[in-house]
Amino acid sequence: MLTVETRQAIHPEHARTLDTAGLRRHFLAADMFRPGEIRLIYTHYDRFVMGAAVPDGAALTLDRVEETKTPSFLDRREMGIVNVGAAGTVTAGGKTYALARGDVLYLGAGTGAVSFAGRGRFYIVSCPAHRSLPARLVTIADSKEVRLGAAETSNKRTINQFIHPLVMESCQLVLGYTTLEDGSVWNTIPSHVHDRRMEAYLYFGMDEAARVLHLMGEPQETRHLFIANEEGALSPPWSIHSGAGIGSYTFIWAMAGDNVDYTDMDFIQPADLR
Ligand SMILES: O=C(O)C(=O)C[C@H](O)C(=O)CO
Ligand SMILES: [Zn+2]
Repeated sequence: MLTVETRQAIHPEHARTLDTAGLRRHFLAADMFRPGEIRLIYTHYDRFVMGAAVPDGAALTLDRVEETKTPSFLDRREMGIVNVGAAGTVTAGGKTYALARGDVLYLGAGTGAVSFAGRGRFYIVSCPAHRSLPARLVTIADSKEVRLGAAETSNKRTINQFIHPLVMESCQLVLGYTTLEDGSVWNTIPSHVHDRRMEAYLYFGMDEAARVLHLMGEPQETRHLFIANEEGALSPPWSIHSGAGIGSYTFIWAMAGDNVDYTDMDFIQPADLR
């Protein structure tokens, strides 16, 4: 079963007027992981799609998606898949890839139908692509590791870059995940924006009762979302995206836009946030 929800791009002046329910309706990505289903959110931020496939021991196939009006979803798109569950497989372009928890699969434009099987919980992101690039399975050993933050500022964390120019080529997709050290709670502090690229976060590896207090909004007009395990946040180009966890967590960040330069960020120091 395939479900697709469309999210319109929201102007920052509109976002300022939203109450909690309105913010959650436009920016929270919830209820993507349902057993036996593929559930996607088609956004008008760089036509970025986020979602999940949970085959639950059977098989699920992603092929035609009405929203793109192309014979197959990946005809003019690239895709990143991260397994946040137990072992599973993805079959695409005539090959079957075994994905352990934390593995990332890149699929290029023109791949055709994509099938998910096993006990994996597959997080999916996709954006338009201007040319076809080869598929690649990227494990954590292949990723580029960056260590940031410090225990004194409660933001000591490891960033693993997977779909990133230093690891492999993509058209506009950039993807990786960030893991907080025990006792550190803050991600993406100092905060930043990047008007050239949108971003989406998926928080996972959390206790069911835990929450991340995710900060969003213009730097001088911030808002928050309380986010549960396997839920995410859409971050428009004008928005910060930072969070503090009540409990440990990892989050997948993925971006699409004008460049693939991870370091292209406009930082905002804590004293300048409102
Ligand atoms: O902890 C961090 O800092 C991040 O993971 C930042 C994200 O990767 C990001 O926002 C990239 O633009
Ligand atoms: Zn960012």
